[in-house]
Amino acid sequence: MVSLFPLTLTEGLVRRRGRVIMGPVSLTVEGRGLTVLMGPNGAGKSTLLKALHGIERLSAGRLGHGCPSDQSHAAQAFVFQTPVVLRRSVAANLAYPLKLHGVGRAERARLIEDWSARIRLSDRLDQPAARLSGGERQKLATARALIRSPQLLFLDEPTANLDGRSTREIEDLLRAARDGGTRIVMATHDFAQARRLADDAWFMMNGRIVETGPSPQFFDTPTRSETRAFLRGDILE
Ligand SMILES: Nc1ncnc2c1ncn2[C@@H]1O[C@H](COP(=O)(O)OP(=O)(O)OP(=O)(O)O)[C@@H](O)[C@H]1O
Repeated sequence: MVSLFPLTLTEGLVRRRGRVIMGPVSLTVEGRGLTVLMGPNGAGKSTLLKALHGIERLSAGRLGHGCPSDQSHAAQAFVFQTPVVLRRSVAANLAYPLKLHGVGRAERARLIEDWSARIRLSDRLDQPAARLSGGERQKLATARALIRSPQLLFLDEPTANLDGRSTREIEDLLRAARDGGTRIVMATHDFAQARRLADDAWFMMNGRIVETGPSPQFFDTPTRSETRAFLRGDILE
């Protein structure tokens, strides 16, 4: 499969209702690793993730990939903060992206067995996904996004409101995916999680990227006063 990297956002800007809610932002995503996107509420993190994924209309600027856009779309996935589960069984949820991309029946069955075991839902495959708990749904949504081994995965607050065990399970899935070669960009408000997972971090405020850096330097010795204040827990106006 061709590579969708580098993914480049050039002077990307999103304006809604006459207000700039993101940008201008220019950045390049390539290679491997897990990037954590941090910043106060309303900073524009979700908007940036969606812009990078190509589902947020840019008011100005340009999004580019290393391959044609139909292929770049098929090579990436997005897990929303409130996971979307289909009103079907757990198995059908896992099968959905595989069917969509023409994966054959035998391979589908193998992948569903493997991934349902990894998220500890093997014995619930025939149950309606809508009946799962919040943590189980989030795990299902994450597995459904990863089941095709995407080149790039975006996640928006993947463990908000989950308990310690579910959080750990999702973090394990993400680490394994990252180690397997999936490039990950995720927004989180959880500082401890950011430190546990990040290879590098981006800090965003008022729609702009203020600082980027590798972990752990980003967390231990950020260069910008706004980043330091945010990581200290100060309220940023
Ligand atoms: N469709 C829209 N129309 C108008 N304003 C919008 C729209 N979508 C988002 N916004 C505003 O843009 C700003 C950035 O929103 P966004 O959801 O990207 O921030 P965020 O950093 O992800 O926030 P949070 O941490 O609270 O999830 C917010 O002030 C939000 O109210």
